Amino acid sequence: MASTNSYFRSIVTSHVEAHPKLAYAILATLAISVAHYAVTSALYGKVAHSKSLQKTPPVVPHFLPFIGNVPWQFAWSPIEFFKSSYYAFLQHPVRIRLFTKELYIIQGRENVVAHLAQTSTSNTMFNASFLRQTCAMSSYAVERLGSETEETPKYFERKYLAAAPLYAWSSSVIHRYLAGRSALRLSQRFENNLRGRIEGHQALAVPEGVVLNNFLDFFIDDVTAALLDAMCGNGLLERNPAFTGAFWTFCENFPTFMKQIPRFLAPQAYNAREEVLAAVANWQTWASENFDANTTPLDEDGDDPFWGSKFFRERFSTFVFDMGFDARDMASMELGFLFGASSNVTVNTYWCAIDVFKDQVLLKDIRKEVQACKTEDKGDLRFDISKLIQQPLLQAVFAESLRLRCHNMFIRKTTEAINILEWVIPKDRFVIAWSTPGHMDSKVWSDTNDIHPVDTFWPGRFLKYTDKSKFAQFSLTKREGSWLPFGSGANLCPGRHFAKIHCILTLAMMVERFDCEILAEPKDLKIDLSKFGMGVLGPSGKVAARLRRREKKTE
Ligand code: HEM
Repeated sequence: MASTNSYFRSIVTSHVEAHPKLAYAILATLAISVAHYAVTSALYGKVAHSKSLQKTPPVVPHFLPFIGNVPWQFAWSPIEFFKSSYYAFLQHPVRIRLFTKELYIIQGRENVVAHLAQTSTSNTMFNASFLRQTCAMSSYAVERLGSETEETPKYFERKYLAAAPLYAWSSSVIHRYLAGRSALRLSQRFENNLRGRIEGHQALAVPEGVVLNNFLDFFIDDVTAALLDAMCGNGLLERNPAFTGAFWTFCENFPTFMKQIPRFLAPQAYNAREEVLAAVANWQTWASENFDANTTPLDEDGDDPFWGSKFFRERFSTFVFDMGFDARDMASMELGFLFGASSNVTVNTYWCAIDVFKDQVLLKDIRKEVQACKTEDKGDLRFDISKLIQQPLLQAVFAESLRLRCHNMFIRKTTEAINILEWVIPKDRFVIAWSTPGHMDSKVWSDTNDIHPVDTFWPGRFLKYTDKSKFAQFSLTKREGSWLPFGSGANLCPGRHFAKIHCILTLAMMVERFDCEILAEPKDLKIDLSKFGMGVLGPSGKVAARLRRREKKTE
């Protein structure tokens, strides 16, 4: 050891002698870094331990004054970062400096819930970059949407959220579409379409079934198609038969667009986007040319066959005819909506099907729950949906898959100084919260023996046995702020109820009709981290599966 030390000492001494300026510069940088770290640590400790009820989140200590906190581990292993980093697991907000930027990171479940409940923080910045970068909306249209001087239709009273008038109006129209009777009709259309697609599936036609090289294809070609038809009527897919494939390429490339990867590095992604934008514009132009308010028959809810629903018809009419938006920009806006309505929900349903079919015990229990909800002819694929979506194990599978694979980043800008419990955040600051620390908190989700570690799929986390019933009940009690796949508070996802129906209904139909062999080892079922922070993470590769008609055994 002594000889190693003297060896290094001799190397350092020889370098100092050979390059004295460089050596002193390095030593000075080291000294400054250590001093800077000591000062930022002292300041951090002072604020973090202060008993004040009005304090600003402390800056996380860092070595380099102009560079700030560079979370290296986050870049290659974000989930591990959140599970193991000391600062990521703190239960109070902190500030991080990254070059010239300062970000407020909200941590601790109560703080996160209080933050997401804020109505004076704005997510316009995210909406604008999503529409411009991902959906290729023109800058002019994006600016109009974000402008404070635009006028909304007369009947609309501005929502309480800190959003520009047109965003607020658009959001309220979406909420109306996804609630009450309109949502019920959407679910019924989806159910009918999916039933038709499953009953007509080629896997049922031959005894040996079919092998799908990529199980996800079933969810893209059939489940997503059933959903798109339910929302847009048959016009979109009938007029553009290759739509679903290109649409999925577009959805999977969400990070490509948000990170502004240049076109020459991702030509397929940009081509797919052009294709789907043209298809949406084509469908909408055709629908507006063929719909006639005087002669087109409407159903009892005001929906028509060209537009699929009143929702798309009225949005087009207001934005394009009344406000003068370009039809191409409208296609961008609706492509954004279709993405939000399909991407997360489809991937989560895919994972749930894998989890259920590869575990024979779970499959048997799920089939029992599904069987108990059959209506009419027992051979038919019809269910009592309200009973189905209340089944404990089905709900637990849905919730557990989202806990494990849905990683959201909630980014907002303060429009005035706000208080998050005892923490004060000034005006015009960027504030970020993540779902991941809550989703991966073993104190909340694991038992004392850690038999089911938080990074494994185990629906039992959501099941509770009570004195009142001998059967397990689904429960989210005491998990507020630790289960945030749909966000919380002011901007809570308006599609969450439909998402649950989508997943549980698809699972029910699949387990009733199919036997499915997942042709992959557990180690091959990896998630793709490139979309981390942007919703439900997809698979990192293709997973093959054999799908065939269910063989009913006497159980
Ligand atoms: C598993 C499926 C889903 C997940 C994980 C999910 C997640 C989310 C999240 C995290 C947000 C933003 C919340 C915030 O910023 O605080 C959101 C917003 C939104 N979601 Fe979902 N969502 C899902 C399914 C759906 C479905 C099925 C639809 C439509 C049918 C939908 C439509 C929307 C819309 C329109 C917004 C924006 C609302 C607004 O700006 O007012 N989502 N979703």
